[in-house]
This record gives sequence, C-alpha cells and structure tokens, in this order.
Amino acid sequence: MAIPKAELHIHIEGTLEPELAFHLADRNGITLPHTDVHALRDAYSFTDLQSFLNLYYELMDVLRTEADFHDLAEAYLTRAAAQGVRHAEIFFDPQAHTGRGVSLDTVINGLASALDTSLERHNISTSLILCFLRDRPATEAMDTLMAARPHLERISAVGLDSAEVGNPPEKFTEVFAAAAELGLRRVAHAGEEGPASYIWQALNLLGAERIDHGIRCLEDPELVSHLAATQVPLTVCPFSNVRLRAVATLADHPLPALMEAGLLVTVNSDDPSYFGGYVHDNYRGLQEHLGLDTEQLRTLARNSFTASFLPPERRRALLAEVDAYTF
Ligand code: HPA
Ligand SMILES: [Zn+2]
Repeated sequence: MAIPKAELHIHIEGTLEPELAFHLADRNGITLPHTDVHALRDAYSFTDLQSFLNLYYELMDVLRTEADFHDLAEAYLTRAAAQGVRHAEIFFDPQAHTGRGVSLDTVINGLASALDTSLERHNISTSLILCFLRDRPATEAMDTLMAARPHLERISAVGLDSAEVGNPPEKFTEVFAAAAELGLRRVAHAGEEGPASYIWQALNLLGAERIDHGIRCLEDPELVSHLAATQVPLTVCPFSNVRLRAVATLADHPLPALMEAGLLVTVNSDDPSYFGGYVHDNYRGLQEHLGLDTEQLRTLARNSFTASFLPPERRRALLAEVDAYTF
C-alpha cells in the first residue's frame, strides 16, 4: 500500500478519464469531436496552461446531471484510495458548469452524493474547495459565492484557478474578503505561469493560506524567505508542470530546491487524467527522476496533512500513520 497522504490540489473536472467521458457522452446523447478514447488521449499534448484549459473546458460538457458528477467523484475516490490518499480537499469550478446551463445544485449535490460515503467506502475524508475562474469578471465570482451560500457546510475554502497571466489575484480582493466573512478558508493558484508578484498578491490581498503551484517564488529570494518563515504551504504538481511546460523535465523540477529552502511543500496531481498520473504516481516520479529517498517522501506525506484544513484530531491520527508507515 502506498504511503498515507492528503491530496490538496486536485481539480475534480481534471480527473475525467477518456473512458468515462465517452460513457457520459453516450448516456447524455452528446457526440464528442474525437473518434475514440485513443484519439482523445492523443489530443493530450499541451504547450502551455491555455492549451490544456481549452480541452479541459471542452470535455467537461459531458457532465450534465447529478449522476454524472457523482460518477466522476466516485471514480476519482476509487483511484485515490489505491494511491494511499486518506484525505482530499477537492477543487471544483462552478462557473464552468453554470456558464453552460448546469445548475450549482446539480454540481454540488452530485459531487456530495459521492463524497458523503467516501469515508466509509474508501477511507478518505473529503471537503470541497470552490474555485473562481480568474479569467471571468470578479462580479461573476461574487455572484457564484453568493449562490453557494446554501451549500457552505460542504465547502471548506475558496480558490482561484484558470488562465493566470493577465488575471492577477488583486482582481478578486473583494470576493476573497467576502468569502472570509462567510467563514471560508482561502487558497489561490499563483506562480504557476504568473510571476512571483502574483504570489505576494495572493498572500497580502487575498489572505491565501496556501499557494497552489507557487513554483515561481524561486525568482524572488525575499518571497522564498517569507514563505519559509511563515510556513504557508505550496501545493506543487510536478507532472502538471512538465506537461504544461512550466518545467522542461521532471529531472529539472525545482521541488528539491523548494524543500531545501525550508518551505512547506506538498505534492499533488492537479488534473491527473490529463497529466499522466495520480498523486502517488507523482511521488514515484520524484523518486525515480530526482532521486528523492523514502524519508523525503515521508516528509512530503507529513507535509500534506500539516498543510490540510483537517481538524486537529484527525490530522494527528493521520500523521501518526505516516510515521508508522514502512516502505
Ligand atoms: O493547473 C491549473 N491551473 C490553472 N487552472 C486550472 N484549472 C484546472 N487545472 C488548472
Ligand atoms: Zn490546479
């Protein structure tokens, strides 16, 4: 069994495997513009974040009903359990669905119907992180937050994703303040393709408690010192960074440099269906291509629970499981 870990950077829509996409397309009477699963997988060759997002938004059109969102989440949980995941804080993109006529209730109720039985069925605790699409207007994000109010007991935090460059965190200052008022935690994608200044903005203007990706912090030594001192976690996604060409190869990935600088680094899969592997596959990739040893993998697993929004008791119990794990 893979080492116990939390997954803190996983977009549920990014777990849509080609086989399930075709199955749901069939069920909903939709014709996909790809001949079969092989042709679809062949389309998974990206040059940057936007080239991925184009396919990501196109393919999620097969998600129409509560049952579709249930099946999507259930398929992820099944795979995650096999990868040692014991806790998952799961991003979802409401605007990507409401914008094409699927209601927020359909999305959340469908996902929740799978998450509600996750602890018994898969031994995985879960929560949802509502992400705002940063390439859409801030007013739309605010409307989305307000519409989500009846569902807040299922939602632990808000996040910020989609096309980063040209959509700085400062655009969402008011929305994140409103989310904090509602008692939600705050995270944000920053420093994936965007500059280090976006990470500063996420921290200082949005009150982000974790930075998703954040790898470009290394371009600003003062920021690295700040992240080390404050232990604001980074949710790093190595396979994603290679597939979206933020990093040339896994062997060139800056994760060891981030760890050596004393940052609270976690490893995650981002959009595993699109990027070639789930979270433990990422751990194994680091072992193989960057020579991480088993104690470094244990540190990463520990960090994943430390960086989570888990209540203290379950966090302690899961940390003890990591410490007791034998490779
Ligand atoms: O890696 C990502 N970055 C930004 N937006 C996203 N939406 C899904 N995955 C991503
Ligand atoms: Zn992401």
